[in-house]
Amino acid sequence: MLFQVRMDVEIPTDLPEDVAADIKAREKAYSQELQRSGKWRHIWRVAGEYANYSIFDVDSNEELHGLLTGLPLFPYMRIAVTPLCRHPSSIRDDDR
Ligand SMILES: O=C(O)CC1=CCC(=O)O1
Repeated sequence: MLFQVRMDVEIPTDLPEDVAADIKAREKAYSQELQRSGKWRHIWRVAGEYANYSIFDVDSNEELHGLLTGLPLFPYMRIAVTPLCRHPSSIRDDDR
């Protein structure tokens, strides 16, 4: 199951810099591990914003929920999820 996910990051300005740096480092490692696993297919920066558009390929809504709530930055994000399905004109075999 494919989902487009938009993540808007809002780290409070009073969060100590070293704490924020640690969360961002853990976020990067978590994200890259999921990208290597194929669960997190794409991640794109939204130009000019502290936000990204991502594509997840998971087995269920519950799995997506678990992955998103496990993000180290989850407490500091607004997340919007859009379910996707194959477009009849797609020429890509892995769009499912
Ligand atoms: O910087 C972001 O958009 C938040 C984020 C998600 C995964 C990651 O490494 O950073």
